[in-house]
Amino acid sequence: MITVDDALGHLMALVSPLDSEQVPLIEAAGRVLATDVTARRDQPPFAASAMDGYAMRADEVEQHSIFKVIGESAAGHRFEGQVKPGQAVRIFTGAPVPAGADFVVIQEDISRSGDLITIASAPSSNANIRALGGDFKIGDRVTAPRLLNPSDIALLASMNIANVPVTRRPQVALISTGDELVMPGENPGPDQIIASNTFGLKAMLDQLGAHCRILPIARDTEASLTMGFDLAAGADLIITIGGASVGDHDLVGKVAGDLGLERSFYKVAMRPGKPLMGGRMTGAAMVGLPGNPVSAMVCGHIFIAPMIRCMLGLGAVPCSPRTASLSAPLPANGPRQHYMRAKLDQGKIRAFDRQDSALLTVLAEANALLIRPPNDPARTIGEQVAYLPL
Ligand SMILES: Nc1nc2c(c(=O)[nH]1)N[C@H]1C(S)=C(S)[C@@H](COP(=O)(O)OP(=O)(O)OC[C@H]3O[C@@H](n4cnc5c(N)ncnc54)[C@H](O)[C@@H]3O)O[C@H]1N2
Ligand code: MOO
Repeated sequence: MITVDDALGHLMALVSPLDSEQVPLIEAAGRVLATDVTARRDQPPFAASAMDGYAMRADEVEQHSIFKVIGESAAGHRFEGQVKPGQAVRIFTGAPVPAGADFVVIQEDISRSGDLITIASAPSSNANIRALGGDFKIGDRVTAPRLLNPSDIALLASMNIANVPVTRRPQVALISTGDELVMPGENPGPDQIIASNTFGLKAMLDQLGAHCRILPIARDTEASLTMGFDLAAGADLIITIGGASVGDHDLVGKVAGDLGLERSFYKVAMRPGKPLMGGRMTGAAMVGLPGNPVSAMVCGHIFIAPMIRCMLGLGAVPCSPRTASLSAPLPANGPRQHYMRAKLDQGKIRAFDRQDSALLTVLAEANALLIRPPNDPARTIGEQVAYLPL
């Protein structure tokens, strides 16, 4: 058995950043920017009023001064003339500030009678003008790599970037194995269960930016598994679920080997997740996950998520643990690194009593994986422990 760190090292060696593609801006949220993009315009493209009011010369702004209103500047419709001494232009938020003016007095501070206005209240010192290019200028960069969030999308739109270079989505093929499995919604026989972690993994990896295909469940025969691997052709990453252990029906290692798997490792000193395997297969990375639902999901967090981030160009970085103090004691750990399902509440953490790797109810209750190093001694309330948020 190898350590978690060594297994992660082997798995990261199987993947590298993928090539890029152009997508319409409207589809770019949640994708990873592949190359820097530069603004195609200044924003704002003119000095713009930040308020509704009257534009005038700053050196004339004084309480009780009177001005003649000579026109109007609205958003989308500038005033073409020049503001001269003693003159003002009615202006609205977002409108271009007319030539000659460099101050906007808000309308609440003005009294108006026909074409004449008086500054009735002492105006603030704020000129209420947004400078040309005050947000960004032509050529300003949004740098890659970057997971594009809604704010980034708004910024790219404002820069007039209609098509965005993003890293291609990693194509993942998910093969569930086992005679006992049926799909959600089907009628399970008395000895059957629902393929659950297949869907949990798809949700996890799609959320990270991958595109997962759920292939038909492979039965516990070499022919059925072989067909599963055939259907996975074209994937960047092939993931099998189950059939990884030592039982008579655990065929993944054998069939993958017959089909040319160059195995990097098998079995990791971790709990859950011990019978994990990884390697390279017909140009794709291959990971064989244990079938126990929590084992598969925990391995998804610890190993597959960093592989996806690496393929997306976000760097080959493992999940980074945080620390919290224990709100309940822990017994001594065994020889495998234990990822305990745990609850983090107001900075304090406690592991659930039941840690069987079949318990999806406990996993769904958990918001953290409390990490116990191999042979960690018993811990008492208040001690600092490492965890990964879920
Ligand atoms: N003699 C030993 N037995 C086992 C060992 C061992 O070292 N020696 N390791 C145990 C550990 S640890 C794990 S983890 C499991 C892993 O076994 P497999 O990867 O071969 O998984 P299966 O036997 O196919 O299934 C285990 C369990 O999970 C259910 N399963 C499988 N696929 C799915 C799915 N897609 N969705 C939901 N549930 C699934 C399956 O029905 C079984 O109940 O081996 C131990 N045994
Ligand atoms: O390692 Mo198994 O994944 O403990 O249940």
